[in-house]
Amino acid sequence: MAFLFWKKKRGAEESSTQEVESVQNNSPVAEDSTSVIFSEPIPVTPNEESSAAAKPEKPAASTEETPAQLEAVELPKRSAKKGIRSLFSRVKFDPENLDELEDTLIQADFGVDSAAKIVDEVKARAKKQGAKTDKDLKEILAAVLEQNLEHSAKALNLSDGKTPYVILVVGVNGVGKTTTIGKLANWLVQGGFKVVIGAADTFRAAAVDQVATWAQRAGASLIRPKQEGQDPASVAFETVDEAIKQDADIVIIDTAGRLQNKADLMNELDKIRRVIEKQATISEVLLVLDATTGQNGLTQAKAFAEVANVTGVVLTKLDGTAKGGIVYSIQRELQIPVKLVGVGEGIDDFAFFDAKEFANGLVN
Ligand SMILES: Nc1nc2c(ncn2[C@@H]2O[C@H](COP(=O)(O)OP(=O)(O)OP(=O)(O)O)[C@@H](O)[C@H]2O)c(=O)[nH]1
Repeated sequence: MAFLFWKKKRGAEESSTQEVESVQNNSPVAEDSTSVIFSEPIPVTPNEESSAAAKPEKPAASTEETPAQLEAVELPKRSAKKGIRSLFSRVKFDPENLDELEDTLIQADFGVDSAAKIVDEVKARAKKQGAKTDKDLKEILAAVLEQNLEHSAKALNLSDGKTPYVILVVGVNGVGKTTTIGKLANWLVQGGFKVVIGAADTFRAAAVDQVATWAQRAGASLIRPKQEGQDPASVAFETVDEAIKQDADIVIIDTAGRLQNKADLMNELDKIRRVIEKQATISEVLLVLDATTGQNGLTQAKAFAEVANVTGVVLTKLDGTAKGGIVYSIQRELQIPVKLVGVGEGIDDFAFFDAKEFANGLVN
C-alpha cells in the first residue's frame, strides 16, 4: 500500500533528509521494515474524502501549499503482523465441513451475516479450485478476508496540502486515545514533521498529565489548558493558533470521551470544530475504538459517526483480543475505513491497517 507523506520545506539546517536518515538508523523498527519514498512531486489536491467530512461553514484560513513548497518524507513502515492474534492457526479445516469456520468467525465478532457470506465465498472458491487440504482452504480464506476488506484499507492521507494538517481524535474513556496520539506523534516527529498536540480533554488533570508524558516522549509540543475544566474548544483554538505561529506541520487534538449523552457530545465536538475551522481545516477525525469491547465498540462507533464526521477508525488493543472481526462490522455497517491499529502499549506498537497483513494474521 502506498503512503504519501509530505511536509513543508524548511531551511537547509532543518533538512528532513538528514533527520530521516538518522531516524532510519535509530528506529527500532527500521531493520525489519520496508520504507516507501515518493521522490517525485505529485499534484497535491485536497483529499476529497477527508476534507468532505470536515467541510467548514466559512472558508478555512489554512493555507494550501503548492507541491514546490512541500517535500516527500520517508517514514518506516509499521507492521502489525506480530500483534494480530490468529483465529485459525489451531483449526484444521475439512472441505466437507466448514461449520467450525462459521462459528469461529461469529465468535470473533464478524457478525452473523458476514460470517455466512465469507463461508459461502470460501466454499465457492474451494469448489472451483478443487481445494482439498487445510492449507488450500486457509489460503482461500485469507484471500476472501482480504478481498472483503480492501476498501477499508486507506492510509492516513498526509498529502492534502493543507497546513497545519489537523487531526481530531475522539472516542470514549480508556480506549487508548492518548496512547495512540503518543504513538502517532512519535512516528511523525521521527519523520521530521513538526507536531503540536492539544490537550483538549480538560475534565481530568490526570488526562492532561498523561498526554504531556506522551508528547514529551514523542518530541512534540503540547498546549495545555490553563486551568482544570477550561473549555476544550478554547484549548483546541489555542493549539491551532500556536501551531500556525510555530509553522508546524501537524496538529493532533485529544478530546474527552466522558460525555453523558449524544447532545452533549454533539455540542462539544461541534464547538471544537467551529473554533478550529476559524483558522484551519480539519483533515481527519479519528475515532479510537478498543477492539476488546467487540460489538460494544460498534455501538460507540455508530454514536460518534452520527455526530463527529469520522474519517477513520483506530482500532486499539488488537494484541489482546481474538475479536478482530469488528473491522468487518465497522466497514459494513458504517463504511468507515479502519486506518490504524494499536498492537501493544509501547510507543512503536501501531501500524497502518493493511488488509493483506490483517487477513494473513487472522488465518495463520
Ligand atoms: N495492549 C494494548 N494496550 C493499549 C493499546 N492502546 C492503549 N492501551 C492501553 O489502554 C489503556 C488506556 O489507554 P489511554 O491511552 O490512556 O486511553 P484514553 O482513551 O486516552 O483514556 P482516557 O484518558 O481515560 O480518556 C492504557 O493502559 C494503555 O496502555 C494497545 O494497542 N494494546
